[in-house]
Amino acid sequence: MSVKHPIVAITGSSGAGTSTVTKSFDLVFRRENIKAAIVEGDSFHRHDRKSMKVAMEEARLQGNNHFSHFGPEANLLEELAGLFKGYGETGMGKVRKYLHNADEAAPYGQQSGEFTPWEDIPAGTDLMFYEGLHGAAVTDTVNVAQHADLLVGVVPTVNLEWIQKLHRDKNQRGYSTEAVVDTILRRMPDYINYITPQFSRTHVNFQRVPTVDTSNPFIARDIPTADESFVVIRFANPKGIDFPYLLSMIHNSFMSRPNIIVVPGGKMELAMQLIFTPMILRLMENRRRA
Ligand SMILES: Nc1ncnc2c1ncn2[C@@H]1O[C@H](COP(=O)(O)OP(=O)(O)OP(=O)(O)O)[C@@H](O)[C@H]1O
Ligand SMILES: O=C(CO)[C@H](O)[C@H](O)COP(=O)(O)O
Repeated sequence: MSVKHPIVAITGSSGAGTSTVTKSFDLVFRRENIKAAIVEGDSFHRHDRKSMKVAMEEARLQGNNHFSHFGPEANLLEELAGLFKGYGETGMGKVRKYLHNADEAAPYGQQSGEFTPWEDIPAGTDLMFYEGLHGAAVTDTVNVAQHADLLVGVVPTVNLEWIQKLHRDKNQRGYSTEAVVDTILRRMPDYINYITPQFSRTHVNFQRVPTVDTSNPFIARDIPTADESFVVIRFANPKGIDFPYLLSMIHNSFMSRPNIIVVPGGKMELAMQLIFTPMILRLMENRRRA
């Protein structure tokens, strides 16, 4: 936690929609003239794609078929916690990118599946913005979550998450359905042990719930659209949240619990703007006063 150099972390599984949610924050940052240091969670994988294959094979030979990108062994969680801590103290740190496909790799003259070199965060950023798998991670030895000032979980119902992952991995990353299903199966223990517990540490969770049949996600032809879904928004601490204002501004929204507002899927973007703009402005106001 840092008043002078605050950290916002968006956490979700692969395909949950964290990149999509990031666009909402971009809008807030642009409108409010806030300079954010962006951290892509996948850049804290321990291995590039080639060496991950080798590490998975080594694990398999030792009887572990569940070595995965969701677990602590395959990620630099200590370094991630170190970046959060260091940025909170100094506003500095080093970041890189994981290049998922040829389009992302081309501008760097690199291959898909490689990391770009580590680079300094530019001087003079107002906050750090993390988007990825482990923003609220806590293990026996590492605590990333403790350093974040605002933690947001993005968690569709699991069938929808798998549909989103299947579509994104097939259409943007060139994988087959079978390869994606294998990955989902391999990651399951790490998903339960390291991904889902994070959503009890987040300040706000966004859970997209479809209103169409997603009972067999592996044959779904399309991702349910925004209008074919609701979004359940849960606040860990509802004190200070102006629910009457949100209910009046977001048409057809309703409260399902004292700390939960449900909005039509098409209003998710509006809901994010209304909820996060005052929160980000408060972080900036505290920073100015520090
Ligand atoms: N609210 C939404 N409505 C409709 N489609 C969505 C929504 N959120 C995400 N999607 C779709 O789901 C897919 C996965 O979303 P996205 O790329 O944002 O996931 P991600 O969590 O960033 O994944 P990763 O961390 O693995 O990169 C994309 O095709 C995206 O268009
Ligand atoms: O999105 C992911 C995790 O968030 C990817 O699964 C991970 O980054 C590995 O990518 P690839 O299998 O394309 O090398």
